Amino acid sequence: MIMADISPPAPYIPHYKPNQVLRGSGSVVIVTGWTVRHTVAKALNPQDYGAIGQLYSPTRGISLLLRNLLANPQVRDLVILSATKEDRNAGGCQCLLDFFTWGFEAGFSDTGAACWLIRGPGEAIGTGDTATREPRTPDETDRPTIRGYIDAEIAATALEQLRQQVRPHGVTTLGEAIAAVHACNQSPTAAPWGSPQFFPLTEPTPTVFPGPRYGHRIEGKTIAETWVRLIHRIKTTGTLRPTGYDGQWQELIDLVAIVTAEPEGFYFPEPNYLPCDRPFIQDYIAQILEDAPYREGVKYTYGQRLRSWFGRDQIEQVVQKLVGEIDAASAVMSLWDAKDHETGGSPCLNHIWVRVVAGELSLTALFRSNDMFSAWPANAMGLRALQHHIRDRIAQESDYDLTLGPLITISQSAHIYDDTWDNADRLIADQYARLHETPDFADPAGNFLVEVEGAEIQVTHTTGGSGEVVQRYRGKQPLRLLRQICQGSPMVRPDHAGYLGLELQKAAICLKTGQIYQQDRELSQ
Ligand SMILES: O=c1ccn([C@H]2C[C@H](O)[C@@H](COP(=O)(O)O)O2)c(=O)[nH]1
Repeated sequence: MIMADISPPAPYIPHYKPNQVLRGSGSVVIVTGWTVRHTVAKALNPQDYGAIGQLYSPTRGISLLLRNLLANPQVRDLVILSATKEDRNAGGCQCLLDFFTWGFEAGFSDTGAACWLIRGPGEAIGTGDTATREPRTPDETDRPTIRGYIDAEIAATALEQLRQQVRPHGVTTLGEAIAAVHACNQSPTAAPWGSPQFFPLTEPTPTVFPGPRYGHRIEGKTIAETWVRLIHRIKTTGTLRPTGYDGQWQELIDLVAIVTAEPEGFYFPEPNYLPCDRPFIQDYIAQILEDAPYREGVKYTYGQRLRSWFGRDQIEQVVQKLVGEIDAASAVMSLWDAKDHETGGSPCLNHIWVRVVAGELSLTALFRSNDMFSAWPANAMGLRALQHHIRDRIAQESDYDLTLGPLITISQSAHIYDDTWDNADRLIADQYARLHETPDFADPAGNFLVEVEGAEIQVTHTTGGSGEVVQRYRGKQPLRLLRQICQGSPMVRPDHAGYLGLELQKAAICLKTGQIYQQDRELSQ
């Protein structure tokens, strides 16, 4: 005869995030998603459950929950309540169910750390040691996989045991959750399915922030200022990759740098934190502007490529092109020779465009590969000298007295080599915060005038200079208005968008309380 074990279950001990869990004396664990855990607790007696906790998202909490379940093998039933719109948006509870249904596989987190990825219905099933329990249903296969992450330190065999030993009960209403808990408690208490298991918990400190890999835009007044911003962007968000030279670099792809106001004669900071000085730049400019005879085995110079390599002086061609047709969109110089693939050591600077708009001459240069720490400042100064030269030559050859517009570089592989990472970090520590000491209120995306008009908030979008009205937004809900503004002007600066959020919230409070709203004024207490 089989005797039901009538001794009470071992108490549930939440080793991880204990303050986030309501504890009872039973053995069923309830995951309430976005439903407040106390609401569920109120509908039960403490002996009905071992623990009740919330799960907001599939990213952090699942791993901690699985660790707690492995440390509490007396738990056999997991009631998972996904009752709200927030649960459906965030997908945490669905992802937890997916862990039991579809399993997991080795993968990587956003920052490249090894981890277990929870499988979803959209992926291959039945392979390896994480074969799924149930066949896919046709409507499930249409659902995109919710990405869930489990710490790599947790052994796959332990996760597999959990999948086999713990029964998930997915429910969508509070009533169903209560009924499921009572049904679980009808079965006699079973013995723990194993011994408590613990795995090391390392809190990773990723050095790379999330951010797009392709197509960043950085703007600064001088080459020095732009360089500090470039180094900060690559160092914080660049992808770590092996280089072709036995090391690593941090890289962004298609990094656009716009220097708006480099002075004639160049700005060198005092003390000079750039990796080049005036004498070096004097020599370097000659390598860009002047021809050099071709010698077997000697590396190309940019001047040689521009002045003679293709049997013509491309700089002079561009000058003549613009003198004849100032609006030309074909003032192009090319440094890349199709033969370069065969020889190696090919030029990093490949292409230069010059463009005249509204009496302003801009120059855009494209690099296939750019060492942003050691080489970019000199590259930029050399190109600025070329831009000056072309402007001056056009002035000599015609009546056009053009102003010097921005210098733009586009670096396809914009990288910082590992041997300069320490210097890059020091540069950021010393110089980056300084750039932000005096706030710059001039957002090229324009100004936004916030007012309370009748029973609504009105936001008027104007141009930055003469203040022409370009758009109006009206409404009562600050978040909705902010979203409309960001949708309409996605280039609005992040600090400006944050400021607008604060102002809109203040305006909304004034609408409710009857206080008078005035932009940039504190609310009276
Ligand atoms: O004007 C130059 C010349 C070279 N480099 C850098 C880019 C690469 O880090 C390296 C050239 O390596 P290869 O791509 O040629 O292997 O030098 C520049 O940044 N600017």
